[in-house]
Amino acid sequence: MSNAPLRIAVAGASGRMGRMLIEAVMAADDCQLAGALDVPGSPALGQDAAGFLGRTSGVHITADLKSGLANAEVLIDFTRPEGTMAHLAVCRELGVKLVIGTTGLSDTQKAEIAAQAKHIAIVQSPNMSVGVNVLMRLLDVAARALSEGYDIEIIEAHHRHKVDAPSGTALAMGETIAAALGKNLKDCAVYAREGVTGERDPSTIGFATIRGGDIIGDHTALFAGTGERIEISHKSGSRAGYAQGSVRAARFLRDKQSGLFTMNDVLGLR
Ligand SMILES: NC(=O)C1=CN([C@@H]2O[C@H](COP(=O)(O)OP(=O)(O)OC[C@H]3O[C@@H](n4cnc5c(N)ncnc54)[C@H](OP(=O)(O)O)[C@@H]3O)[C@@H](O)[C@H]2O)C=CC1
Ligand SMILES: O=C(O)C1=N[C@H](C(=O)O)C[C@H](O)C1
Repeated sequence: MSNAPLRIAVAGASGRMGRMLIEAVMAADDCQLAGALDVPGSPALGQDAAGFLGRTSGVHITADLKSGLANAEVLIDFTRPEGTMAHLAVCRELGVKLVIGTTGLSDTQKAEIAAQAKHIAIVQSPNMSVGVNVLMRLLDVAARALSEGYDIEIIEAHHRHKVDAPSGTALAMGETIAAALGKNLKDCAVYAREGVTGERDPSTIGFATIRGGDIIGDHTALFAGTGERIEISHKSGSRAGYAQGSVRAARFLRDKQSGLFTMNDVLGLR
């Protein structure tokens, strides 16, 4: 394998995650910032991508996807679904690999990502932190062991700026639990309750969403039985874990030509 630094571009360069990613890429000895994208009209366009760190990277933020990706081997994308889909098309055209952290993707958009992964290598995960991906394994064990007599609820809390709900991680937790129970989440999820709801249907998986302040990301799966309850939680105290996981995912893609991978593949949790 080449010793040359891995050339990474970052989409959503002035966003909360975009900045964390630029800092992580700049701090990694084996990586080089090779591009920085943002939306047309963004006040960040034309600025040095590392300017917010008081540093100079020589990479200027651009809305021109082709020139922004021309020098990149991997794009790390934490933006919005419509942005991710636009980036995906250009990555396919240029043969750039992709790490996708964006949440709120529709089934159609996920299918398109899977289709493009036949041509370029992609890691996609709603949560790039090591801890959350280990938590998914714990949920699988818990759901199998507590399949009778326990009501399952997933509670998530995020900052006031988050635009999608439930979080991608909460949905993935629900999918993991549903699969462990031999169910499809689409058939058993309850996303809201209001008014006279009737008694809880024991076959359902409930979701509760909290939005407020600067909460980075808290997730809990509650298994509520009679006389006891089990809570399996993960709380993020910083976005650094998501950025480190994303850089790890970019390194993982280095020798991959195509395929759709998850953080389980990156972390060797399969
Ligand atoms: N997988 C994971 O581990 C994690 C996933 N996320 C997900 O990452 C995404 C981004 O989160 P966060 O950084 O907090 O959000 P921000 O709103 O802070 O950043 C989003 C960035 O993307 C840009 N953007 C918005 N729309 C488009 C578009 N259509 N095309 C291209 N770029 C666009 C924004 O530009 P502008 O500000 O000018 O609109 C901004 O620079 C969310 O989906 C979030 O859920 C977040 C953390 C961890
Ligand atoms: O928007 C966020 O901030 C986060 N989004 C991801 C999600 O939707 O699961 C991951 C993390 O919880 C932070």
